[in-house]
Amino acid sequence: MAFLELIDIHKSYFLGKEELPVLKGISLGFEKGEFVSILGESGGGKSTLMNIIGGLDREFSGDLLVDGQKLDHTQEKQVDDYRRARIGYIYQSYNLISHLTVLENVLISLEMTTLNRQQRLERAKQLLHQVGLGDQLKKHPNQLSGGQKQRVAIARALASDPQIILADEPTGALDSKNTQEVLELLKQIAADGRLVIAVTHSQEVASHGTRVVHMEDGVIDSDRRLRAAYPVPERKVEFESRTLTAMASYQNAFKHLFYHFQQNSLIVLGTAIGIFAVLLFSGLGNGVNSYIQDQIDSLANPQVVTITNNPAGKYLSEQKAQASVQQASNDPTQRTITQKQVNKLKKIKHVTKVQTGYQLSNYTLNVGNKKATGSTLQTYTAAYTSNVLKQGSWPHQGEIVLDRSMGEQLFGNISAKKMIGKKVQLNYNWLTSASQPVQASGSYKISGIIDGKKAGTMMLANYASIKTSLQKAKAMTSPNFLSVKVNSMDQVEAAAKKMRHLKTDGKYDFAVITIGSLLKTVNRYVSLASTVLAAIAGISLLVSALMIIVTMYMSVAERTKEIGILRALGERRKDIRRLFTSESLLLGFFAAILGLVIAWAAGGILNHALYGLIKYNIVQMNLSNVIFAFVAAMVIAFIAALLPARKASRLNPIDALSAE
Ligand SMILES: Nc1ncnc2c1ncn2[C@@H]1O[C@H](COP(=O)(O)OP(=O)(O)OP(=O)(O)O)[C@@H](O)[C@H]1O
Repeated sequence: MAFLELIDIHKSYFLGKEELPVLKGISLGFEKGEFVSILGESGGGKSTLMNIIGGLDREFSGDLLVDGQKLDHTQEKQVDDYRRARIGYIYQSYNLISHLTVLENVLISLEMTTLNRQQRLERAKQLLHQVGLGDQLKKHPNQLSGGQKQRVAIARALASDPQIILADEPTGALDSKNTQEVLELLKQIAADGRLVIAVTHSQEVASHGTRVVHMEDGVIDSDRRLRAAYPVPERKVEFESRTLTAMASYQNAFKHLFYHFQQNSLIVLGTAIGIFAVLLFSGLGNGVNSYIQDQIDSLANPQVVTITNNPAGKYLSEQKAQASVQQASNDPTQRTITQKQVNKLKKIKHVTKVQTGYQLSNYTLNVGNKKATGSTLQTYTAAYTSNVLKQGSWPHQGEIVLDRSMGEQLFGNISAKKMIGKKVQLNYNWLTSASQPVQASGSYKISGIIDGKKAGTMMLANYASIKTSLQKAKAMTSPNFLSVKVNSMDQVEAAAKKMRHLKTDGKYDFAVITIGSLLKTVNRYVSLASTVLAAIAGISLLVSALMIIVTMYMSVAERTKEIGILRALGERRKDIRRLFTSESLLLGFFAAILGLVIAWAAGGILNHALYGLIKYNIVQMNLSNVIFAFVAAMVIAFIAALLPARKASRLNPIDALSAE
C-alpha cells in the first residue's frame, strides 16, 4: 500500500442546481521520496485535487488514506490535525503574511509544534539559512524579491517537518534563475524523503520530478515515471505537531496590533475616553457621598439614635420614620414618651444611655423691647457634636444656646463672644395633660452660640430647666423625643432595628432615625445622580464597542487571505476565532489601562483644583470602580469581537486563500 492513497475521488461544483463534475474518479498512490508533477489543461481540476490532498477541501466523495489510515474527511478535527502535522504548502503567489517578518512567517508554523521557544527560533533560523535567507530574517515580505519570497514560503512549508509538500505552480511567478533554484530546493526536499506534489503547466518543472501525472477531463489519462523515487533516509522524529496555544494567539494578536500601531492607538484612545468618563463620574459620586457624610458626621453624632413616639402604632421603616418625624414637628403633643418606654430602650443590648428631650413649637425670645421668634425649641442631647457650637458651651441648668442670627436680632451686630452670658426671656406654648393650651416662660442665660450656617436656625435649651418651667405652667412634662446612645458605631444599625421592633399591646412603639439612615436617603439621591451620569458616559462605551466591531469586521476583510494561510498551516476554526477575540481583548485591556490613567490624572487635577474650596477630595475612585471599568472594557471588547470572529472562523479556507 502506498504512503498516500487516493481512491475513487469524485468532486463536483454546483452553480445553483446545476452540477459541474470536476473530478470524476481519481485513484492514485504516492510514495515518500517522490517528486510528482500534475499536469493538465487549465480548468482541468488540478488545484481542486490539490486542495483535497491538502485537507483544505472536505466536500468530496472517495477515500484518502495516509500511511494506511483512512482520513475521515467529514470530521473537521481530523482534517485540521492532518493538515497541521502532515502538509506543507507552497503557492504561486507565495502567500506570506505581510505584517510578520521573514522569521515570524516561519515561526508561525512552528508555534503548532512541541518545540520550545528557543528550539523554534533555532529551527526557523536554520531553515531560512538553508534556503539562503539567513541574513534577511528581520525583513517584511514586501521588502523581498519574488524568488526570496518563494524561499521563505518553502522554509515555512518545511517548518513543521511535514511528510507531504504540496506546491501549486511554485515557479509560475519566477524568472528562470529563481525557477532553477526553487526546483533544486524541491528536489532536495524529495531527496530528504518527503513526498512532493507540484501542480504545474511547465514542462521544465515536470522534467525535474520523478513522475508526471496528467489529468484530462476529470480523470488521470497518463502516469509516467521519469526516474526512481529518492530513497527514504532513516529520520528520527524530533518533535510533534500540536494545536496552537492561547498564549501564541495572544502574542500574534499583539504583533498585529503593534504593526497597525497608529490605527489601533486611536481605537484604544476612543475606548479609553469612554472608560475614563464612567470612572470619573463614579468617582465623583463616591466623593460627593462621602463629603456629605463627613459634613453630617461633623454636626451630629452618628452613635446616637433619635427616637420619637409612633402614635399610629404601625411598623416604621427608616424612611417612613423620617417622614413621620417631619409630620410630628407639626403636632409634637402626639409624641409624648412614657418612662416605661424609656426603660424598654435601656434594656436593649449595646445601648449605653437614653436621654430624654423636648421638641416644642413656636417660641419667642425677648430682650428689652427686642424680639425673636422661632418654630422649634429643642433641648440639648448628646446627638449634637461640638462642631455645631461656634462659641461657648452647651446649656446647663438655666442656660440656652442660640443661633447666631437670632443673637443678632436681639443684640444687634455684636460678636458671638459678647453674646455669651447675656440674659433672654423665653416664652413658648404647650398643653396641659387635659390638652388645654398654656404658656410657659423663663429667664435664661446664653451659654453658647451655634453656627447657624452649618446646622440651620435653631435653639437648644437645657432639659431640666424646660421641665421646671413646664411644671410651673402646669403643662404636661413627658418628654417627646429621646436620644439613645449606642456603645459602638458598628452596633448602631442592629440596635436601631431592635428599637424599631419594640411593641406595646401589639403596636410598634417608636419612630427610629439614625444618622446612617438620614445619610442613606441623601446618598441614595447622590448615587442616583452619579449612576445616571455614569450611564450617560456608558453610552460612549457603547460607541467604543461599535468602533471595535467595525474595526474587527474591517480587519477580517483585510486579513481574509491571512486567515486562509493560517487554516492551510493547520490552524483550527477555534484558533481563527481566538485570533480576533484576543486582539479585541487586548484593545480592551489597553483601553482600560489608558482610561484608568486619564481618570486618575483628571481626578487628581479636579481634587487639587477644588480642595481650596471645599477642603475635601471630591473625586474618590475605589477599587470596585477600577475593577468594574476593567471588566466592562473586557466584556465590551469580547462581545464586540464575537460576530467578526465568528465570521472569520467560518470562512472557507479555499475561498479565503483566493482572496485578493
Ligand atoms: N468554487 C468553485 N465554484 C464553481 N466552480 C469552480 C470553483 N472552483 C473551481 N471551479 C471550476 O472547477 C474547474 C477546475 O478548477 P481548478 O482550479 O481545479 O482547475 P485547474 O486545473 O487548477 O486550473 P488552472 O490550471 O487554470 O489553475 C474549473 O472549471 C473551475 O471553473
